[in-house]
Amino acid sequence: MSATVIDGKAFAATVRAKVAGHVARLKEENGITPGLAVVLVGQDPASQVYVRSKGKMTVEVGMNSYEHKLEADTSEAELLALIDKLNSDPAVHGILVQLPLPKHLDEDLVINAIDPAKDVDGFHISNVGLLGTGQKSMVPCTPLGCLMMLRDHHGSLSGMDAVVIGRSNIVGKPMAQLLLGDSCTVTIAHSRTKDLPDVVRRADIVVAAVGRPEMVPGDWIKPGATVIDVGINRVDAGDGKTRLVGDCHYDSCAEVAGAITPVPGGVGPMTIACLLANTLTACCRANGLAEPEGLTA
Ligand SMILES: Nc1nc2c(c(=O)[nH]1)N[C@@H](CN(C=O)c1ccc(C(=O)N[C@@H](CCC(=O)O)C(=O)O)cc1)CN2
Repeated sequence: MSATVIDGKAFAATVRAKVAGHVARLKEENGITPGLAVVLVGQDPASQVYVRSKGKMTVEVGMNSYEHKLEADTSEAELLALIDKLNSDPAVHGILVQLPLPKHLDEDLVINAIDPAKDVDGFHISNVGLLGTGQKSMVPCTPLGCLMMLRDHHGSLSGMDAVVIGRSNIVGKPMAQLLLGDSCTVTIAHSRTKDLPDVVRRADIVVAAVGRPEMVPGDWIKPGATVIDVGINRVDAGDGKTRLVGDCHYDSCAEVAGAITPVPGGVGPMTIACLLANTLTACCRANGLAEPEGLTA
């Protein structure tokens, strides 16, 4: 195995430590404590774990955490009323609605009801438009985490060929925008892309975000390329247990790549670290204060 392992768990810890330092200064110098409200609808087990983790880490960096757990049969009107309340609460600088929502709720409608300035997920249509036009926005946490790791590993990304596999609104599209913003030549590949292996083989940077276990084998990877694996797929481990794998076949990709993120312990932990970074950024903007350096795109 030759690739350098990009340790997302360790990197996320450094991001959270930076956030905690800024939060301490905000409290000390300005008497302000950033606040993050997380809304969970229903009892999806994975979502419950993520929300618990978000609340714990929010408190650990010194912010106020407000958790709203609603029943699975909560109506759209009830959820929108809560968002309205959080939008006008000055103690709340960031609002996140955990996804996926139960089927009877319209995700787009709910997300677009969040005040864009408090949309720490960066999913609101205004933030999508701002990012797409290169303006200051809230940036989706997972792609922001990927960008931070890539910048840390490479310094400048300018002129590099990047292939993003997956075109979701949450990861694929914003990731492509961010790479373009850092002057990469970007291809977005997806299920209908012709000659996908050849397209991927051209890339200096491969970001895999398709949600298909181990879809990308090592012989698709250009020697020395950087592989960022966004996939988190639970598969049968054969002994009645399960294990997590990414969208890339780790062992074969690590043989040829120059650097690779593992699953678990790669992109995943950066998602929550960047959520905290975004909450800090939203708080600074709301109070007309300078934004923390190195924690935004
Ligand atoms: N409103 C949002 N909903 C969801 C988002 C999001 O960014 N905003 N992303 C995912 C879930 N997610 C955070 O919400 C998330 C997923 C994974 C991890 C993580 O650290 N994963 C670990 C492995 C965890 C495990 O053992 O299962 C890892 O990769 O090392 C953090 C956050 C969907 N919903």
